[in-house]
Amino acid sequence: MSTDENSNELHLVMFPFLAFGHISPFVQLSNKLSSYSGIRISFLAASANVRRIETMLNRTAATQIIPLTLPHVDGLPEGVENTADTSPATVELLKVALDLMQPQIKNLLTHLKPHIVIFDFAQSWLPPIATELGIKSVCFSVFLGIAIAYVTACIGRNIPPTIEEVTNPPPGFPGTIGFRTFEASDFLYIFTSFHGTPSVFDRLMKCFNGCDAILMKSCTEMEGPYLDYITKQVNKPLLLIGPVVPEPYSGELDQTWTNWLTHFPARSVIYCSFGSETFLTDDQITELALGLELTGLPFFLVLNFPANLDSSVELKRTLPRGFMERVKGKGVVHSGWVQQRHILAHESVGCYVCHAGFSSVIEALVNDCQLVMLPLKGDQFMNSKLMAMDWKVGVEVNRRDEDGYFGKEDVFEAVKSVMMETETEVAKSIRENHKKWKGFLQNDEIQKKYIIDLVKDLKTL
Ligand SMILES: O=c1ccn([C@@H]2O[C@H](COP(=O)(O)OP(=O)(O)O[C@H]3O[C@H](CO)[C@@H](O)[C@H](O)[C@H]3O)[C@@H](O)[C@H]2O)c(=O)[nH]1
Repeated sequence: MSTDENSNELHLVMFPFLAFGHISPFVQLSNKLSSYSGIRISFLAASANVRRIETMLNRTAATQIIPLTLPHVDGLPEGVENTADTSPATVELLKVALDLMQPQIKNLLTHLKPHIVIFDFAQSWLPPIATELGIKSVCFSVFLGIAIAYVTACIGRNIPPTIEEVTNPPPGFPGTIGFRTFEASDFLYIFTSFHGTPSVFDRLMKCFNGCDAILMKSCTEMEGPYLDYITKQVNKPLLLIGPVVPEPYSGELDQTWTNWLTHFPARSVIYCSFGSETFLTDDQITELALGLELTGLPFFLVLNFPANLDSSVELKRTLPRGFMERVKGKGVVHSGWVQQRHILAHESVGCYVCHAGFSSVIEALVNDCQLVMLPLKGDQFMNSKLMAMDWKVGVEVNRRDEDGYFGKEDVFEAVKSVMMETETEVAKSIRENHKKWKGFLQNDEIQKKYIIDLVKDLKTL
């Protein structure tokens, strides 16, 4: 591909799926790329998501957000345009709406005439449109390579794997990481079709087959063997952005939380949260809350609920009886958005109990808090394995194989192993490994080199 002869400018269209867990990495990618001169970014966003994206995207003269109109779909409430605003009953309808956007996107691309469109897993219909218009297409994975590697291990199958097949690592898969029964049954979601639309697996395969290159938010240092495995499975160039670390939030942590956290000694508070779109069951909330109480440590627990539920009612309903009175002065429970990066950076915070969302684990590693993982769905299981078993930078809460049940003691034991038994060999090596990865993730030179190479790769696609 050649860029404009006169300007030598590279015009990229960004087109993420309708979820902030996807939009955020696309914004990070845009911000990294737009810091280089000669890159023009047109960021496509459903109208309802534009305002929030405006607060995240670095605006330059060469960056624009283009609002999209989400087509009407029966059952999907007006104005609901991302997964966080849907309910579990309607979330899959977003893919129906997305599929109906094909004429709108074709029209836009025809007018924008970008060199490359960088798109997400759900838009499997995009590569043929791009090819027809003479535009290159790059499928960007917001997931770690280890998670994509496990998906590509299913290439060539005519029927979905059984739970037994998923629990054993496929032949040639790096390491010995396999799924437990409850994780395998969650993994089978990717083979399920909803409302007659293609499954996640079918979409991803079409994206990979049709695109000109696959772009991973990863690098060889982080997970070389898994990236090599993907390259063997899919016959496409694999581009890498390197270790993308979310930029620090601007501004200060809200005074209420600063005042509360400052009450406690350095590195003593457990911050516990599950990202933007992961919800716990009633039993999980009970055991988690009791487990945190059992540690005796101060804690800041964030619990969110699907958008169709009233969170204050849900908190009252799900927290154990008498819990808030017992933990008064030592524990807080909050529902809603918090300034996570500020909280993780606060000196009183010593432990992060989380769902192992990709950005969240990276944010934990660039700070000094210990990582305790309680993955609940999708790629979180693989992220957690990479952190606990490959990088050995944290621990996972022990679970029952068949259904993933964990009790309060399991939460307590996991926290104890990194927060109280700090002199064991395991705890010491976790701290050492954490330090090593923190250094790597904060190394600007490595990051810059990956971005420079990526720009070169995009220009020669
Ligand atoms: O109250 C909150 C909640 C989240 N965040 C930020 O939002 C991002 C969350 O990212 P991540 O941890 O990756 O979680 P989710 O958005 O919850 O994750 C979805 O998307 C990820 C890929 O991007 C996947 O790894 C997860 O499985 C999937 O649930 C992070 O930057 C957080 O700092 C906040 O600042 N405040």
